[in-house]
Order: sequence, then structure tokens, then C-alpha cells
Amino acid sequence: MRGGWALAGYALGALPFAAWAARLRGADIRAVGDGNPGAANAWKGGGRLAGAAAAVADWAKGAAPVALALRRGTRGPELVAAAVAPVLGHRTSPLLGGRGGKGLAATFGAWTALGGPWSALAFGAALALGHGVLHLREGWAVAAGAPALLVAALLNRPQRRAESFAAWLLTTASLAWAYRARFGWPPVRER
Ligand SMILES: O=P(O)(O)OC[C@H](O)CO
Repeated sequence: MRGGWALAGYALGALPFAAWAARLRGADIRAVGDGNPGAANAWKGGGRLAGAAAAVADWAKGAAPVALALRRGTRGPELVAAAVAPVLGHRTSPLLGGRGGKGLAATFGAWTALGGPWSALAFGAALALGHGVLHLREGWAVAAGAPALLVAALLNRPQRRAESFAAWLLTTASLAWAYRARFGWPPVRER
């Protein structure tokens, strides 16, 4: 069905696993840290197990629609939709009143399947380098990691060049918007 991957991906992405994991451990994720319903706050509010479970579940909900779409031979705009929809579902989850999370874990999941594991690893390494080693503010670290993700995906899965480029534009725009309050000047944090 045309639009099926977009609908299924959005519905899966909208499942707020981090909020549920925190709640299972008695925490309200909105009251933890910056209130983002993501794995980091599930970890802070609900402990390591809740955080790890949320990270895996949020990653998987990004990866699963793309992996299934690829297995069915889906290409073109439908494949792009399968990659982007879970991220948007997480960002705007109706189960959280439209105020979902930033979509970082779901983005990692979608790219693990679309660009191959190396693209997600390249993104993760660039984020760790930018934020952890070079002390870039979160927004800048995400922006600096995005080109690494695209280059790794194009090298890794050259046969999906058009889909990767389209999905990259959309997931990067989504992350840039989600992290818009985390840019700030200068790009490097004061220590
Ligand atoms: O972008 P989310 O919503 O997957 O959550 C972000 C993580 O908790 C890391 O800050």
C-alpha cells in the first residue's frame, strides 16, 4: 500500500518507550533533566536498566521499518518514508500530547538499517568526538556529525545514494530543529 511504510513507521516511532521505561521505575520523565522523553532521561530517572532498555527500543523502532521495507524490496520515496517516519513519530508522538523527544536514538536506528551499521557508527564516533573530546555544544556536535553520517552511508550503501541523500536532508533537518536550543555561541562550551 502506498504510504504504508510512512504510517507504520510513524505509529512505531510514536511509542514512547523511554517515558514508559521511566514510569515502570516510578519516575516521571518530564521531571527528569531537561524533560526530554529519551533514553538519557530514562537512565537518569529510572536507572541503568530503564535507560538501556529505552535506548535499545528507541533505536529498534527506527531500524525496524527500514529493515522490513528493504526486505520487501522497497526503494525510492517509500524507503525514505520508512526511514524518516519513525523519527517524526518519536518527535511528535500523540501519546505524549505531540511533545515527543529529539529523535536521536530513532535516527541512529533508521541509519543503521538504511546506511548500514558503519554509518551509524561514524555518526556516533563524530558525536562522541565533537561533544566529548572537543567539547562542542550538543547542537554543534550533532551538526558536525551529520556529514560523517552521510559520507559513511554513501560509501557503505552506494546503491541507495538517492534515498540516503533525501533521508539525510530530512533527518538532519529534524535533528537541527530538535536541538535548536542547544546551539549557542561560541560553539565550544566554556569549561
Ligand atoms: O533524541 P531522543 O529523544 O532519542 O533522546 C536523546 C537521548 O536521550 C540523548 O540525549
